[in-house]
Amino acid sequence: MDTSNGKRFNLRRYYSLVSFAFILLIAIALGWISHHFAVAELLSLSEQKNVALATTFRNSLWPQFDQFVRKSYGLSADSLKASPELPILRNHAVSLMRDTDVVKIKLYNLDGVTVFSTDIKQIGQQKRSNGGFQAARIGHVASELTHRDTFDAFEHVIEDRDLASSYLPIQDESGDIVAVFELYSDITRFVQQMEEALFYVVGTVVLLLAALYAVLYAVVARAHRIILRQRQSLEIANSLLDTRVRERTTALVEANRDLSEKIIERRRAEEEAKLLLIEKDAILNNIAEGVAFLCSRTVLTCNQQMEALFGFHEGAFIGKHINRLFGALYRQSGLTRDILVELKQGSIFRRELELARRDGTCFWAELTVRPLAMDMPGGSVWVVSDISERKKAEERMRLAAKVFDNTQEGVTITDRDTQILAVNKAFTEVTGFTEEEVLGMRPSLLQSGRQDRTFYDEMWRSLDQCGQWKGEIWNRRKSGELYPEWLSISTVRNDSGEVSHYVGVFSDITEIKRSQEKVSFLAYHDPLTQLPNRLLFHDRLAQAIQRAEREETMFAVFFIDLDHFKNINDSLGHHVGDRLLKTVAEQMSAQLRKADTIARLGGDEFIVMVEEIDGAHDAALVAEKLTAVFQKPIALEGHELYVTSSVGICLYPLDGADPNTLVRNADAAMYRAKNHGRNQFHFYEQEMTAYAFERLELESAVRKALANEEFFLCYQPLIDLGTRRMSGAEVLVRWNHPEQGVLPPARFISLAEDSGLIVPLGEWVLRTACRQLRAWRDDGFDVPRVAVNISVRQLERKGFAALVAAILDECGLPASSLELELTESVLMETEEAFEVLEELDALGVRLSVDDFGTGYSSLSYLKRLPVHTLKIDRSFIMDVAEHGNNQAIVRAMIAMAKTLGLEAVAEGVESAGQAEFLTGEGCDQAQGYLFGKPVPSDAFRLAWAAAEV
Ligand SMILES: Nc1nc2c(ncn2[C@@H]2O[C@H](COP(=O)(O)O[C@H]3[C@@H](O)[C@H](n4cnc5c(=O)[nH]c(N)nc54)O[C@@H]3COP(=O)(O)O)[C@@H](O)[C@H]2O)c(=O)[nH]1
Repeated sequence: MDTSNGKRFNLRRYYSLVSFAFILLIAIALGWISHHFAVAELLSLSEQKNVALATTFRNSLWPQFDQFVRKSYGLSADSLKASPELPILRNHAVSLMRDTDVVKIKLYNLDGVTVFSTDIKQIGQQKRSNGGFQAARIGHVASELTHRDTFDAFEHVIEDRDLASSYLPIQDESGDIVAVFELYSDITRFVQQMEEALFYVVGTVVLLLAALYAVLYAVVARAHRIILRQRQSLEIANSLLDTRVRERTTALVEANRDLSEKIIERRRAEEEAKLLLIEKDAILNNIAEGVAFLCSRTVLTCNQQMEALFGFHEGAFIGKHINRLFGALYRQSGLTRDILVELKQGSIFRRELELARRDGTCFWAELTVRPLAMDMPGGSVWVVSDISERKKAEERMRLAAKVFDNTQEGVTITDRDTQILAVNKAFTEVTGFTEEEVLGMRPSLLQSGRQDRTFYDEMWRSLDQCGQWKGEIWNRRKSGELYPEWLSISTVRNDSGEVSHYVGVFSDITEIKRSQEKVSFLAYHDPLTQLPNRLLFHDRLAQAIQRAEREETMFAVFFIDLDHFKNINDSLGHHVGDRLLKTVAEQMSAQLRKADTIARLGGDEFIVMVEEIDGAHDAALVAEKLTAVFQKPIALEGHELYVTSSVGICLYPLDGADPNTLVRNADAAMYRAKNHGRNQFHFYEQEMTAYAFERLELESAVRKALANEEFFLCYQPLIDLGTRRMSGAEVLVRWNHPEQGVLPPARFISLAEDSGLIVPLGEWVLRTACRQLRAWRDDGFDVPRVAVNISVRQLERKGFAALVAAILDECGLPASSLELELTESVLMETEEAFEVLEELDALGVRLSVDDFGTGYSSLSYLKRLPVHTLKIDRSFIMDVAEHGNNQAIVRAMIAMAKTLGLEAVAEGVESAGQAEFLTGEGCDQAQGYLFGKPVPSDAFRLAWAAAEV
């Protein structure tokens, strides 16, 4: 018998286990129940018996004990034990107990004191809390069974026998309880009898159950055997059935297979026949070529491709004459004849030719005509292949080959093992190797040795991973010469993705490299002198700082500016200026060590860095060497040029710790050298920076002042020395500084010029002066003209003449009302200014040369300028009255002005003597404190309006 989990069910074992467990349980239960009821019964019987005994003993003993108990109250245990009545009472009690089961008698007074006990030790013991005593005290009878070896709850001792004890109340005549009587009987024998009886009962039951178990076991064992037999028969029957079913199934499958094979065989035969037909059609219709079978020039059959090739629909050729098929073909002269000749000879005709489609378009085809003499006399197979694509590919190949041969880049084709398969002409031109010399070799024959292993490893890694590599590489020509090339290598893979070839395309970049070097040289060098430029100088300066910091050394920076270089440019032309710069650069370089750096910053500015000097003294020696270059005249293009230079020196680390500071401070020192009269060198001092900052602050203040209208104009009269009348007014700007009060132009004009602020300031002066003149004139105060100082910066501005014209127009003034004063140096500085002066002259504006005598203007130069007035500088006028040295100079200046047709104006006339001398010498006009100081417009008007102008 199988269970659901496959294990065989054993009925016998199952029964024996289960029934044994049940019988055991029943036996235990029966034992417990019988024992329980037996004990209860025993207790009840013992109690009844003991109570009866106790009652008898109490009734017999009480009359003797009555007085004894009543007296017991308040007595101690010892007093009680020592009581004289006690032995008598005890004898009486013991005599009563004799031949009975009573083993002890006790008597308690109502306080719970054991007044009497046959066991003398217990007399005097306190039993008030005893349960039996308490029950009897209130009139109940209480009993207890104490088994052997158990604890006596009443007596609180472990008994060595089975005892029954009972407490009985003792009442007096009136029924009041006066004492408690207790009696103990030995029930050991009785208990033994009970237990024996119980043992027999339980034993009998167990035996009966065992017998029952055995009988049932026999029945179950028999049933088990029957089941086993039946199961075996069933299994045999099952196995027989299975074998039969298997045999039948096998026979069926085989029969089926035979049938299927026959069916498949038949179908295959049919399919094959069909397939042969389809295959034939498929082959014919799916090959790229057009195929036609002809007999006696008639198409028996042809594939779709043949018709499609010529642009006909399916079936269009069948049964048609060859003319229909190859109408175009027949147009080829002599072709038909050629085909027939070949066919007659039993040969195959094959030719590539251009055929025409139905719509007239042409395509390239290969025509093959094969006779079928054996199988079909007069028959032939015509095969037409469209080879247009192949022709195009051939054309492309031809072109590629042409490109390959004619391309400017060298091309190397190698196999997968990097053996050279082909190179082009450019390869030979660049490397010097012919194709024959390199075929089968490896490109490594060009290796220069300049690239290391890592370079080539990286190249191969890129080729393997990305399929290409590009980069610059140095190779060696056949001549041994090294050259740089830009190489691009590509991996060529076949259809299976395996590398089949490598193609390297390269160009010789020697020339590009040279140009790059040139460009990079130009980026860091001055093209004129070939000296390092500012960028490179700053770079070297930064490196020098690092070195000096590391080695704790000192170095010097020299800022060199040529004095009046502009004059040479303007007067002798830029080409002379350039040559001078080159010569000076070479001569200065010659004075320096190789380790020193000389750079041109631009214009006529040079900068030199001399490392590892011991201090200012060393630097001064170098500066002397540099300035010594300029001591001798420089001969250029027939001129002997005397050039001087101003040199500013600063020292690292004393005067600056970074390139910008060092250059700036050397520049500041150079300016100091210039301000001190040029042609000298000057060391940097701390105050120069302070001065530079001051100038910066001032510059921003000037900017604000312009916006806040803090500037105002003063006017100083110009006097006609002949008539002593006011002939005009020079306009002089002042700055009403909010904190420092009124500031003279010397404090801010040069700064405004440097910063470019002079342009808006100058325009404001010009416009305000013209407006003032307009206002005066409108007011009846006819000032002949105003003379306005103009800075070179204004003149350089495009459209200055137009601006002047616009302002004059705006104010409605004729141009002759305005005189523009330009310093001699301004006029000398700008060649461009010349054109502007011409424009101003054309406008009709008067021009005067201010501070005449302080510059270097030559007579010839002045003659070219469209000026009208020469203003002799104040420094010459100062001592003319005292017959000083300047008398002759002033006389000559006045004479020169006359010669040039110009008016002469003397500046700074402070005394009548000066005025007299000037008048005597024919000077036209004068200006100075003698006639009037510069004053604001109102004061000027007040002073001169009343005078006869
Ligand atoms: N581009 C501009 N430059 C201007 C402008 N305003 C003035 N300036 C230039 O500032 C120079 C100084 O001018 P200033 O301090 O006003 O001095 C002038 C006179 O006050 C002074 N002067 C005149 N007479 C005497 C004299 O008898 N004694 C004496 N010690 N000084 C005298 O000379 C200055 C005028 O000289 P000049 O211009 O050469 O005629 C000034 O020279 C201008 O260059 C301006 O708006 N734009």
